[in-house]
Amino acid sequence: MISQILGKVLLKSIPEFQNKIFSRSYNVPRRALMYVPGDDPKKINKSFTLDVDCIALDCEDGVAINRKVDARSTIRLFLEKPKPQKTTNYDLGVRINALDTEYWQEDLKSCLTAENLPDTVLVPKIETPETIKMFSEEINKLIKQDKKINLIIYIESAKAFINLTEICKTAQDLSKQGKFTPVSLVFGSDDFCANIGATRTEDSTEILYARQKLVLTAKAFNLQAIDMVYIKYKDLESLKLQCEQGMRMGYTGKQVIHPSQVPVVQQAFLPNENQINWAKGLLDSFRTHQKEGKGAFTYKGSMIDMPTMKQAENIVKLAKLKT
Ligand SMILES: CC(C)(COP(=O)(O)OP(=O)(O)OC[C@H]1O[C@@H](n2cnc3c(N)ncnc32)[C@H](O)[C@@H]1OP(=O)(O)O)[C@@H](O)C(=O)NCCC(=O)NCCSC(=O)C[C@](C)(O)C(=O)O
Ligand SMILES: [Mg+2]
Repeated sequence: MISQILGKVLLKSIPEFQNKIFSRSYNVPRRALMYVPGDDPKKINKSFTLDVDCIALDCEDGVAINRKVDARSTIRLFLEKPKPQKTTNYDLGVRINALDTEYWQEDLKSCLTAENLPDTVLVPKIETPETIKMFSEEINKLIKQDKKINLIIYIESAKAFINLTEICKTAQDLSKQGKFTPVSLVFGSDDFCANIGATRTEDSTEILYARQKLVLTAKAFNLQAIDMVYIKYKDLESLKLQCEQGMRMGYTGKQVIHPSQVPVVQQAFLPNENQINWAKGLLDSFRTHQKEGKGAFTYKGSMIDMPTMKQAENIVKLAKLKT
């Protein structure tokens, strides 16, 4: 009897779980986050023709030092025009230069005072909570409209990993009253390797701890986790394997540098038919067993309880992006 009552209570709380797991940030898919050098109008125009979840017009490392001003002004010209419409919705962002450079304030001012705000600002090389405070103060001064933009935080150094929890907590706290909403953490693996002096290998074991720590922390703060760049952009087979590895670890998307990588990544970050059928079957079975007051049960030979149910919910939610 008691177990039946408990079962009903748990069943009622399923939507609550859904809300917790799929916060607003999860509703905007960021499977592929594609960099487009901000000083190259041809590539920017090309990006608007691609079916890509997320475009990052770059002022940072994809742009030569002597082209920083060109990148800023080219991006500004694009933001003066309405956001180009595509058949599917997409996120248009600007990656500014890091906050320890002479460029970042002008980058931010230039894109946030344009006729149309970008959806997202991507901030590289965040290392401390103080950097988030600096960003927050600046953005609150610049955005006059009653609007918030998304913030994507880059974690790319040993110091950043040591401070990761405090960085996320500060971003979350300051966003409550501020003009931004933190939505994702990005693993900047190339800068990270340079920072710690790691030598790259094909299976990336040398950065496994950091790669896992980023997912773990992102999920603790209900943020998306965006995996490392695969720089051998002509090798699509290895890219696919690295995507699948990242997805199994809990990453929700991956950074991309070339158009040919986009479909591979976006496909890889969707569940396949077998996974969807498994998840739907499990959720049906879960509901039936809850009504009967059984918290744990067997499905396709495995013990299922609430955590596995939540994983199945993740899969079904992602599958809805398949159109
Ligand atoms: C590798 C490159 C030079 C080869 O560029 P290409 O023009 O030689 O290549 P292609 O194969 O000839 O290009 C085919 C077509 O695609 C276009 N195209 C090609 N790439 C892009 C692009 N990104 N966006 C939009 N369009 C693109 C290109 O313009 C051409 O268009 P067309 O057929 O109409 O003539 C080029 O792909 C590129 O510039 N990619 C972006 C590089 C970049 O932004 N790097 C920095 C990001 S990674 C990073 O920062 C690290 C991180 C996170 O911080 C950390 O781990 O620490
Ligand atoms: Mg970087």
